[in-house]
Amino acid sequence: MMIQIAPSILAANFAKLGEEVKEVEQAGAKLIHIDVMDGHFVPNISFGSIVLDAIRPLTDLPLDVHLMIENPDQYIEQFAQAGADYITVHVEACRHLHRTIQLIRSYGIKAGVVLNPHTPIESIQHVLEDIDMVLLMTVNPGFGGQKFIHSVVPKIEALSSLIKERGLDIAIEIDGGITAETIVPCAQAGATIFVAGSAIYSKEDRTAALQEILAAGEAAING
Ligand SMILES: O=C(CO)[C@H](O)[C@H](O)COP(=O)(O)O
Ligand SMILES: [Fe+2]
Repeated sequence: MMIQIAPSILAANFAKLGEEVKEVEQAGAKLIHIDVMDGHFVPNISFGSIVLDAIRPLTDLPLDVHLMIENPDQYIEQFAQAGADYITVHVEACRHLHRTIQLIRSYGIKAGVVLNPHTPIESIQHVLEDIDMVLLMTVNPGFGGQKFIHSVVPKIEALSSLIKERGLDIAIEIDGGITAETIVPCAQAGATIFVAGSAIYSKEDRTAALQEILAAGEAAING
């Protein structure tokens, strides 16, 4: 099994975003995580698809778009055209989740669903056959730099068992408060993709920060 780190540009310096993306790519990032917030689904506003337009030509890494917005269906085409490789939508924001997943896949993009810390995995058991990724939030969405919520760890374990039981090929991604310490129980519980915003971009040496988190995750599963 392989651990993949997805730096979140939410914590990057927007005045030099291109360099910030290239730096983490060279440091060993496997995806670029893009946090889209609308000020309605979450109490914060970040940015829209024009940021993908700007960074898409600069990197070959998959762009992992985390939509924290109401009415995601209305914006999926825009993000698809801007070059998203993964689009994840919150189950709490989707009235017709299956339809939204089909819409994402109709553009040839990988589809994922996101669960807030309090949302049970039962809410997605009937769409598991239709998705490529589940993103479990380990903070309440809306802000970078928050504290990891440990009580989500048993949910990662339960989801990992469910995916195995059903013989599915679905990646588990974890988002919020990931550090070289908090990645350990999550990797042991079966997650393989880890978003890290402030733990990478707040450090002067991004390569060292990313490699430290990655090494901790790999050691957690390989011993
Ligand atoms: O979705 C998010 C917040 O809603 C971010 O991806 C997440 O918070 C990453 O930031 P950090 O690693 O600093 O917690
Ligand atoms: Fe995110």
